[in-house]
Amino acid sequence: MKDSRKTRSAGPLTYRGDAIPATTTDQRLLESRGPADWVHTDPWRVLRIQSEFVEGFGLLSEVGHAVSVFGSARSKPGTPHYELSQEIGGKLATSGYTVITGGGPGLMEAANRGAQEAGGTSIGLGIELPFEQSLNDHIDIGVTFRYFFVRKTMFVKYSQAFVVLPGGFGTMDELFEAITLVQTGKVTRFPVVLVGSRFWKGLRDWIRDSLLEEGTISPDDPDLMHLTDDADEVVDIIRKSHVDLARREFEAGRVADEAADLQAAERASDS
Ligand SMILES: CC(C)=CCNc1ncnc2c1ncn2[C@@H]1O[C@H](COP(=O)(O)O)[C@@H](O)[C@H]1O
Repeated sequence: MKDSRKTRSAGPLTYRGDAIPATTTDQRLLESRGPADWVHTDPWRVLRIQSEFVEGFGLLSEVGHAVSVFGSARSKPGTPHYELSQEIGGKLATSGYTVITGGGPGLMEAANRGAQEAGGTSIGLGIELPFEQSLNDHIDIGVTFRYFFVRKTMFVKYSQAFVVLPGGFGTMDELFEAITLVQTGKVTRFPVVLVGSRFWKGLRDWIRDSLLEEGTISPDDPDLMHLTDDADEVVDIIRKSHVDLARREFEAGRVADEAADLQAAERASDS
């Protein structure tokens, strides 16, 4: 027999008769104001972290081939490293790569500027810092993260390569994060290119003379990093590795997208 009591649907739920709540879900959401200390608890932070991933993946997943460029936040326009970073940004852009940086000043700004001036796509993944700072003026698409580790995932997930110019602790952090991921096989697809042989010489020597000598890294590990002073060579190294990767994927039978990828990479390499 048909139930003649009053009925209320609330999403997938159905209430009848005395079970119908006094208020609707919307009413309770919009009208309730309780203690607010839960916004400073870890479960709430987890949701915020999740939303940063959603925002980042949503923004970057359709970007196409991209290269992340890292380097000092403190280098000034007109200095040799600034100009080199700008040139690299420009050459990457004309080779079809989107340029991603940390969105800040210095060598990040230089790479974004080079990419933008060359008509490419320039992306800045900024980070909330304790002092006032906005994204640099040469960014087409920008997002500012609260959490360093979420932002780092974006650099790795959406880049074809890492280019690392001279910098301080932030740059070293990014370099060693990338190298560790490559060394441990967590990422297999990208080269790490150090730019500035005078700057990096001490670190390269120390890696060979101390780490290798002490046996804390494997004999092949120093070769995980390429070293150059030349913007064209940066692009060449990245293209070659891109072609190699596409070929490996193709040979492994992952055909559909990779076939197009291989053709695109080979075209870029020939141009
Ligand atoms: C003037 C000043 C210190 C601004 C700091 N503003 C920043 N904005 C965005 N990313 C940053 C900033 N500082 C450090 N980073 C991150 O760390 C690297 C540079 O740090 P550093 O200057 O090498 O150690 C960059 O590649 C970037 O991803």
